[in-house]
Amino acid sequence: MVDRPSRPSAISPTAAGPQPQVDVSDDKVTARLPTGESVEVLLHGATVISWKSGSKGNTENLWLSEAAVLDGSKPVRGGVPVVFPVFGPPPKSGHATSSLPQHGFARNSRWEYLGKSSTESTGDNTSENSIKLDFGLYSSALSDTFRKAWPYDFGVVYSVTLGKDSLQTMMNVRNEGKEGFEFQVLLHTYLRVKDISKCQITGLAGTTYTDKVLDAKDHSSTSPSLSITGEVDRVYKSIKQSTTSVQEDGKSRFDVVRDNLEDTVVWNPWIEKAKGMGDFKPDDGYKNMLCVEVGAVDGWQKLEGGESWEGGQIMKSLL
Ligand SMILES: O=P(O)(O)OC[C@H]1O[C@@H](O)[C@H](O)[C@@H](O)[C@@H]1O
Repeated sequence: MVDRPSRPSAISPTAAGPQPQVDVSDDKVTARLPTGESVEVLLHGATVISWKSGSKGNTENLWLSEAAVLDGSKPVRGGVPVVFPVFGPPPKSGHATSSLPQHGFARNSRWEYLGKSSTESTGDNTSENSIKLDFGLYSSALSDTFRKAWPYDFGVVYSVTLGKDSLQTMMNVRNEGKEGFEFQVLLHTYLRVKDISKCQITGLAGTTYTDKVLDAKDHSSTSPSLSITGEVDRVYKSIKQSTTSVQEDGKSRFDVVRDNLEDTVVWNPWIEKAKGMGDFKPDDGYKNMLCVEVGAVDGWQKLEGGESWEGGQIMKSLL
Protein backbone atom coordinates (compact mmCIF):
# COMPACT_ATOMS: atom_id res chain seq x y z
CA MET A 1 0.00 0.00 0.00
CA VAL A 2 1.26 3.45 -0.75
CA ASP A 3 0.59 6.42 1.42
CA ARG A 4 -2.69 8.20 0.83
CA PRO A 5 -2.34 11.92 0.02
CA SER A 6 -1.13 13.62 3.18
CA ARG A 7 -3.80 14.73 5.57
CA PRO A 8 -4.52 18.42 5.23
CA SER A 9 -2.83 20.44 7.97
CA ALA A 10 -6.06 22.26 8.63
CA ILE A 11 -9.45 21.56 7.16
CA SER A 12 -11.85 24.43 7.08
CA PRO A 13 -15.08 23.52 5.35
CA THR A 14 -16.38 27.05 5.87
CA ALA A 15 -13.25 28.73 4.53
CA ALA A 16 -13.92 32.11 3.06
CA GLY A 17 -11.60 31.59 0.08
CA PRO A 18 -12.78 30.54 -3.38
CA GLN A 19 -14.19 27.00 -3.35
CA PRO A 20 -14.09 24.24 -5.99
CA GLN A 21 -17.02 24.27 -8.41
CA VAL A 22 -18.97 21.21 -9.44
CA ASP A 23 -21.40 21.08 -12.36
CA VAL A 24 -23.67 18.10 -12.74
CA SER A 25 -25.49 17.49 -16.01
CA ASP A 26 -27.46 14.53 -17.36
CA ASP A 27 -24.42 12.77 -18.68
CA LYS A 28 -21.36 14.10 -16.85
CA VAL A 29 -19.90 15.74 -13.77
CA THR A 30 -17.29 18.48 -14.06
CA ALA A 31 -15.22 19.81 -11.16
CA ARG A 32 -12.90 22.81 -11.18
CA LEU A 33 -10.52 24.07 -8.50
CA PRO A 34 -10.24 27.82 -7.85
CA THR A 35 -6.73 27.63 -9.35
CA GLY A 36 -8.09 26.36 -12.71
CA GLU A 37 -7.43 22.60 -12.60
CA SER A 38 -10.40 20.52 -13.75
CA VAL A 39 -11.74 17.02 -14.26
CA GLU A 40 -14.69 15.76 -16.33
CA VAL A 41 -16.30 12.41 -15.61
CA LEU A 42 -18.86 10.85 -17.93
CA LEU A 43 -21.56 8.88 -16.11
CA HIS A 44 -21.24 6.28 -18.85
CA GLY A 45 -18.55 4.01 -17.42
CA ALA A 46 -17.62 6.68 -14.80
CA THR A 47 -15.03 7.44 -17.47
CA VAL A 48 -12.75 10.37 -16.71
CA ILE A 49 -12.60 12.07 -20.12
CA SER A 50 -10.51 15.13 -19.24
CA TRP A 51 -8.03 16.06 -16.53
CA LYS A 52 -6.42 19.47 -16.84
CA SER A 53 -3.70 20.89 -14.64
CA GLY A 54 -0.72 23.22 -14.95
CA SER A 55 -0.75 26.96 -15.08
CA LYS A 56 -4.43 28.05 -15.01
CA GLY A 57 -5.44 24.47 -15.80
CA ASN A 58 -4.32 24.77 -19.41
CA THR A 59 -2.64 21.39 -19.82
CA GLU A 60 -4.74 18.37 -20.80
CA ASN A 61 -3.16 15.25 -19.31
CA LEU A 62 -5.41 12.64 -20.93
CA TRP A 63 -5.78 11.58 -24.54
CA LEU A 64 -9.32 11.31 -25.89
CA SER A 65 -9.95 10.12 -29.43
CA GLU A 66 -11.65 12.68 -31.70
CA ALA A 67 -14.02 9.84 -32.65
CA ALA A 68 -14.68 8.67 -29.09
CA VAL A 69 -18.34 7.72 -28.68
CA LEU A 70 -19.68 9.59 -25.65
CA ASP A 71 -23.40 8.78 -25.92
CA GLY A 72 -23.26 5.58 -23.87
CA SER A 73 -23.56 3.20 -26.82
CA LYS A 74 -19.99 1.88 -26.50
CA PRO A 75 -16.93 2.26 -24.25
CA VAL A 76 -15.00 5.51 -24.53
CA ARG A 77 -11.78 5.45 -26.57
CA GLY A 78 -9.57 7.54 -24.33
CA GLY A 79 -9.57 9.08 -20.87
CA VAL A 80 -9.69 6.53 -18.04
CA PRO A 81 -12.14 3.70 -18.79
CA VAL A 82 -12.76 1.43 -15.79
CA VAL A 83 -12.17 -2.24 -16.52
CA PHE A 84 -14.16 -4.58 -14.19
CA PRO A 85 -14.77 -7.47 -13.42
CA VAL A 86 -12.55 -9.01 -16.12
CA PHE A 87 -9.54 -7.74 -18.03
CA GLY A 88 -9.16 -8.43 -21.76
CA PRO A 89 -11.07 -11.22 -23.40
CA PRO A 90 -12.60 -13.31 -20.59
CA PRO A 91 -11.51 -16.93 -20.12
CA LYS A 92 -13.15 -18.94 -22.95
CA SER A 93 -15.18 -21.13 -20.67
CA GLY A 94 -15.34 -22.38 -17.14
CA HIS A 95 -15.09 -19.01 -15.39
CA ALA A 96 -17.91 -16.89 -14.02
CA THR A 97 -16.85 -14.00 -16.28
CA SER A 98 -16.76 -16.11 -19.47
CA SER A 99 -19.94 -14.62 -20.97
CA LEU A 100 -18.89 -10.99 -20.43
CA PRO A 101 -17.54 -8.73 -23.16
CA GLN A 102 -13.84 -7.78 -23.35
CA HIS A 103 -12.86 -5.67 -20.27
CA GLY A 104 -16.17 -6.42 -18.54
CA PHE A 105 -19.26 -4.27 -18.04
CA ALA A 106 -18.13 -1.31 -15.89
CA ARG A 107 -17.02 0.80 -18.86
CA ASN A 108 -20.28 -0.10 -20.60
CA SER A 109 -22.73 0.78 -17.83
CA ARG A 110 -24.17 4.03 -16.56
CA TRP A 111 -22.91 4.87 -13.07
CA GLU A 112 -24.69 6.94 -10.46
CA TYR A 113 -23.17 10.21 -9.21
CA LEU A 114 -23.11 9.87 -5.41
CA GLY A 115 -21.84 13.32 -4.47
CA LYS A 116 -18.81 15.42 -3.69
CA SER A 117 -16.62 16.34 -0.76
CA SER A 118 -13.96 18.99 -0.69
CA THR A 119 -11.09 19.85 1.57
CA GLU A 120 -8.97 22.94 1.90
CA SER A 121 -5.54 22.54 3.38
CA THR A 122 -3.79 25.61 4.66
CA GLY A 123 -0.11 26.11 5.27
CA ASP A 124 2.05 29.21 5.75
CA ASN A 125 0.36 31.76 3.53
CA THR A 126 -0.86 29.01 1.21
CA SER A 127 -4.17 27.31 0.73
CA GLU A 128 -4.85 24.31 -1.46
CA ASN A 129 -8.12 22.72 -2.41
CA SER A 130 -8.99 19.27 -3.53
CA ILE A 131 -12.33 17.83 -4.52
CA LYS A 132 -13.55 14.24 -4.46
CA LEU A 133 -16.36 12.98 -6.67
CA ASP A 134 -17.93 9.61 -5.88
CA PHE A 135 -19.65 7.34 -8.40
CA GLY A 136 -21.49 4.09 -7.75
CA LEU A 137 -22.32 0.99 -9.74
CA TYR A 138 -24.55 -1.73 -8.26
CA SER A 139 -25.73 -5.09 -9.50
CA SER A 140 -29.32 -3.81 -9.39
CA ALA A 141 -28.44 -1.10 -11.95
CA LEU A 142 -26.86 -3.43 -14.52
CA SER A 143 -28.56 -4.22 -17.81
CA ASP A 144 -30.41 -7.57 -17.83
CA THR A 145 -27.77 -9.00 -20.15
CA PHE A 146 -24.86 -8.14 -17.84
CA ARG A 147 -26.76 -9.21 -14.74
CA LYS A 148 -27.48 -12.59 -16.31
CA ALA A 149 -23.87 -12.97 -17.41
CA TRP A 150 -22.49 -12.11 -13.94
CA PRO A 151 -25.26 -12.74 -11.41
CA TYR A 152 -23.54 -11.54 -8.22
CA ASP A 153 -24.68 -8.89 -5.76
CA PHE A 154 -22.03 -6.21 -5.62
CA GLY A 155 -21.46 -2.52 -5.13
CA VAL A 156 -18.57 -0.49 -6.48
CA VAL A 157 -17.76 3.03 -5.37
CA TYR A 158 -15.29 4.83 -7.61
CA SER A 159 -13.76 7.98 -6.14
CA VAL A 160 -12.07 10.56 -8.33
CA THR A 161 -10.10 13.18 -6.41
CA LEU A 162 -8.73 16.24 -8.16
CA GLY A 163 -5.80 17.96 -6.48
CA LYS A 164 -3.51 20.73 -7.69
CA ASP A 165 -1.25 18.53 -9.83
CA SER A 166 -2.74 15.14 -9.18
CA LEU A 167 -5.70 12.94 -9.89
CA GLN A 168 -6.47 10.02 -7.64
CA THR A 169 -8.87 7.30 -8.81
CA MET A 170 -9.84 4.62 -6.28
CA MET A 171 -12.12 1.60 -6.64
CA ASN A 172 -13.91 0.12 -3.66
CA VAL A 173 -15.57 -3.20 -4.48
CA ARG A 174 -18.03 -4.81 -2.05
CA ASN A 175 -19.55 -8.25 -2.23
CA GLU A 176 -23.11 -7.60 -1.08
CA GLY A 177 -24.28 -11.15 -1.54
CA LYS A 178 -23.72 -14.49 0.20
CA GLU A 179 -21.78 -16.18 -2.57
CA GLY A 180 -18.08 -15.38 -3.13
CA PHE A 181 -16.92 -13.95 -6.47
CA GLU A 182 -13.66 -13.40 -8.33
CA PHE A 183 -12.78 -10.27 -10.26
CA GLN A 184 -10.04 -8.36 -12.02
CA VAL A 185 -9.79 -4.60 -12.20
CA LEU A 186 -7.82 -2.15 -14.32
CA LEU A 187 -7.77 1.63 -14.77
CA HIS A 188 -7.17 1.93 -18.49
CA THR A 189 -5.54 5.39 -18.50
CA TYR A 190 -4.69 7.00 -21.84
CA LEU A 191 -1.97 9.52 -20.94
CA ARG A 192 -1.54 12.38 -23.41
CA VAL A 193 2.02 12.91 -24.62
CA LYS A 194 3.44 15.33 -27.19
CA ASP A 195 5.54 12.77 -29.04
CA ILE A 196 5.63 9.07 -28.19
CA SER A 197 9.05 8.72 -29.84
CA LYS A 198 10.49 10.99 -27.14
CA CYS A 199 8.96 9.11 -24.19
CA GLN A 200 10.59 6.72 -21.79
CA ILE A 201 8.89 4.66 -19.12
CA THR A 202 10.70 3.74 -15.92
CA GLY A 203 9.76 1.80 -12.80
CA LEU A 204 9.15 -1.56 -14.45
CA ALA A 205 12.65 -3.02 -14.32
CA GLY A 206 13.15 -6.44 -12.78
CA THR A 207 9.53 -7.40 -13.53
CA THR A 208 8.05 -10.32 -15.43
CA TYR A 209 5.71 -9.30 -18.24
CA THR A 210 3.51 -11.09 -20.74
CA ASP A 211 4.14 -9.75 -24.23
CA LYS A 212 0.78 -9.96 -26.01
CA VAL A 213 2.22 -8.67 -29.30
CA LEU A 214 5.24 -10.94 -29.52
CA ASP A 215 4.20 -14.38 -28.33
CA ALA A 216 1.81 -14.10 -25.36
CA LYS A 217 4.59 -15.57 -23.23
CA ASP A 218 6.41 -14.32 -20.13
CA HIS A 219 9.60 -12.30 -20.43
CA SER A 220 11.82 -10.61 -17.93
CA SER A 221 12.26 -6.86 -18.02
CA THR A 222 15.89 -6.08 -17.35
CA SER A 223 16.31 -2.70 -19.01
CA PRO A 224 15.85 0.30 -16.66
CA SER A 225 13.57 2.07 -19.13
CA LEU A 226 11.19 1.29 -21.98
CA SER A 227 10.85 3.30 -25.20
CA ILE A 228 7.90 2.76 -27.54
CA THR A 229 8.99 2.19 -31.14
CA GLY A 230 6.13 0.01 -32.40
CA GLU A 231 2.95 -1.71 -31.21
CA VAL A 232 3.24 -2.60 -27.54
CA ASP A 233 0.83 -4.57 -25.37
CA ARG A 234 2.51 -5.85 -22.23
CA VAL A 235 1.16 -6.97 -18.88
CA TYR A 236 3.77 -6.28 -16.16
CA LYS A 237 3.03 -8.46 -13.16
CA SER A 238 3.70 -8.20 -9.40
CA ILE A 239 5.76 -5.04 -9.81
CA LYS A 240 8.02 -4.27 -6.86
CA GLN A 241 8.24 -0.50 -7.33
CA SER A 242 5.04 1.39 -6.53
CA THR A 243 5.62 4.15 -9.10
CA THR A 244 5.75 3.98 -12.90
CA SER A 245 7.14 7.20 -14.39
CA VAL A 246 6.94 8.69 -17.86
CA GLN A 247 9.65 11.03 -19.08
CA GLU A 248 9.21 13.07 -22.24
CA ASP A 249 12.11 14.74 -23.98
CA GLY A 250 14.31 13.94 -20.98
CA LYS A 251 11.94 15.64 -18.50
CA SER A 252 9.64 13.99 -15.96
CA ARG A 253 6.07 14.16 -17.24
CA PHE A 254 3.94 11.75 -15.17
CA ASP A 255 4.22 9.60 -12.08
CA VAL A 256 1.62 6.87 -11.74
CA VAL A 257 1.54 5.50 -8.19
CA ARG A 258 -0.25 2.23 -7.55
CA ASP A 259 -2.22 1.64 -4.36
CA ASN A 260 -2.92 -2.02 -3.52
CA LEU A 261 -2.53 -2.94 -7.22
CA GLU A 262 0.43 -4.99 -8.39
CA ASP A 263 0.15 -5.04 -12.17
CA THR A 264 0.44 -2.52 -15.01
CA VAL A 265 -0.41 -2.81 -18.69
CA VAL A 266 1.57 -0.71 -21.17
CA TRP A 267 -0.32 -0.34 -24.45
CA ASN A 268 0.10 1.60 -27.68
CA PRO A 269 -1.66 0.27 -30.80
CA TRP A 270 0.79 1.96 -33.20
CA ILE A 271 0.00 2.54 -36.90
CA GLU A 272 -1.99 -0.44 -38.22
CA LYS A 273 -4.03 -1.26 -35.09
CA ALA A 274 -4.90 2.43 -34.66
CA LYS A 275 -6.17 2.60 -38.24
CA GLY A 276 -8.22 -0.54 -37.66
CA MET A 277 -10.21 0.99 -34.77
CA GLY A 278 -13.22 2.95 -36.02
CA ASP A 279 -13.31 5.13 -32.90
CA PHE A 280 -9.58 5.95 -32.92
CA LYS A 281 -8.99 9.35 -34.54
CA PRO A 282 -6.90 10.92 -35.88
CA ASP A 283 -5.15 7.92 -37.43
CA ASP A 284 -1.79 9.17 -36.15
CA GLY A 285 -3.21 9.82 -32.65
CA TYR A 286 -1.08 6.90 -31.44
CA LYS A 287 1.83 9.38 -31.43
CA ASN A 288 0.11 11.40 -28.72
CA MET A 289 -1.03 8.67 -26.35
CA LEU A 290 0.46 6.15 -24.02
CA CYS A 291 -1.64 3.77 -21.97
CA VAL A 292 -0.22 3.06 -18.52
CA GLU A 293 -2.96 0.97 -16.96
CA VAL A 294 -2.66 0.00 -13.30
CA GLY A 295 -4.60 -3.01 -12.18
CA ALA A 296 -4.99 -6.40 -10.56
CA VAL A 297 -5.17 -8.60 -13.66
CA ASP A 298 -2.76 -11.47 -13.07
CA GLY A 299 -5.03 -14.08 -11.50
CA TRP A 300 -8.13 -13.06 -9.57
CA GLN A 301 -9.12 -11.10 -6.50
CA LYS A 302 -11.56 -13.11 -4.42
CA LEU A 303 -14.27 -11.57 -2.24
CA GLU A 304 -16.45 -13.64 0.05
CA GLY A 305 -19.95 -12.41 0.92
CA GLY A 306 -19.77 -9.17 2.92
CA GLU A 307 -16.10 -8.51 2.15
CA SER A 308 -14.71 -5.50 0.36
CA TRP A 309 -11.53 -4.55 -1.45
CA GLU A 310 -9.93 -1.23 -2.34
CA GLY A 311 -7.26 -0.27 -4.87
CA GLY A 312 -6.39 2.51 -7.24
CA GLN A 313 -3.84 5.05 -8.34
CA ILE A 314 -2.56 8.56 -7.90
CA MET A 315 -1.40 10.20 -11.12
CA LYS A 316 0.84 13.22 -10.86
CA SER A 317 1.35 15.67 -13.67
CA LEU A 318 4.92 16.90 -13.33
CA LEU A 319 5.06 19.82 -15.72
O1 LIG B 1 -10.17 -1.98 -27.74
P1 LIG B 1 -10.32 -2.17 -26.25
O2 LIG B 1 -11.30 -3.25 -25.89
O3 LIG B 1 -10.62 -0.86 -25.57
O4 LIG B 1 -8.91 -2.64 -25.71
C1 LIG B 1 -7.78 -1.88 -25.93
C2 LIG B 1 -6.54 -2.59 -25.38
O5 LIG B 1 -6.62 -2.60 -23.97
C3 LIG B 1 -5.43 -3.08 -23.33
O6 LIG B 1 -5.62 -3.02 -21.95
C4 LIG B 1 -5.20 -4.51 -23.75
O7 LIG B 1 -4.00 -5.00 -23.15
C5 LIG B 1 -5.12 -4.61 -25.25
O8 LIG B 1 -4.95 -5.97 -25.63
C6 LIG B 1 -6.36 -4.02 -25.90
O9 LIG B 1 -6.22 -4.03 -27.31
